[in-house]
Amino acid sequence: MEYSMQGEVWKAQTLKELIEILHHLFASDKVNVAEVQTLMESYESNPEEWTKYAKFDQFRYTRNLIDKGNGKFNLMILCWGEGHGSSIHDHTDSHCFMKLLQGNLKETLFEWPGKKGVGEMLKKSERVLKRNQCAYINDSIGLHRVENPSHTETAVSLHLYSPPFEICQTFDQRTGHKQKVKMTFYSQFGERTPYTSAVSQENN
Ligand SMILES: N[C@@H](CS(=O)O)C(=O)O
Ligand SMILES: [Fe+2]
Repeated sequence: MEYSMQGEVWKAQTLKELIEILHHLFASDKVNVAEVQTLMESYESNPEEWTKYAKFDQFRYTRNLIDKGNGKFNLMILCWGEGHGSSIHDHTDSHCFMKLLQGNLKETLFEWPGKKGVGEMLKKSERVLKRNQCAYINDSIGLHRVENPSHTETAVSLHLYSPPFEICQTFDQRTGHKQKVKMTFYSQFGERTPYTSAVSQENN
């Protein structure tokens, strides 16, 4: 291994190294959330390493796959234009790590709606994530909406989902009604997904 631990924690010097260490950590069946989060925070964003994956769309945020994690996780770069945001959504029983590579993102947490799912959804908290910070969420923590609050700057984030999933539920803030949505990739490994298969349905 070219990479190594510093004291008790992993430090990733490059995106390539980050991906190698992630493969190593996810090869075991148990995910240590704090360890992955610390590792992802340890990578200091270097645009030269990820620009080739960062493809923006004029109207909504894009999902750009960069690694399939040997079937254990999906690693992707999300590109948020000015004011772009997601709907309120869940994460399909997966772990979700979200690290800022550029700009800021506002994350708003919501409670799951009651069984009937009627009425305005309950907002739990909100925070603004800055470059190099890494947030974590799963369905037991709640639901979230993610937005680029800036009207002058774009934002780029690195997301890891384990196990990988392609369908999630989105929620109407006013009514709590939910809907299943299939998520797609705008690009994979730096190549734009062909238009024929890209019925774009990112959850925004
Ligand atoms: N979970 C969302 C992005 S975010 O709003 O956390 C997605 O994978 O598209
Ligand atoms: Fe999310």
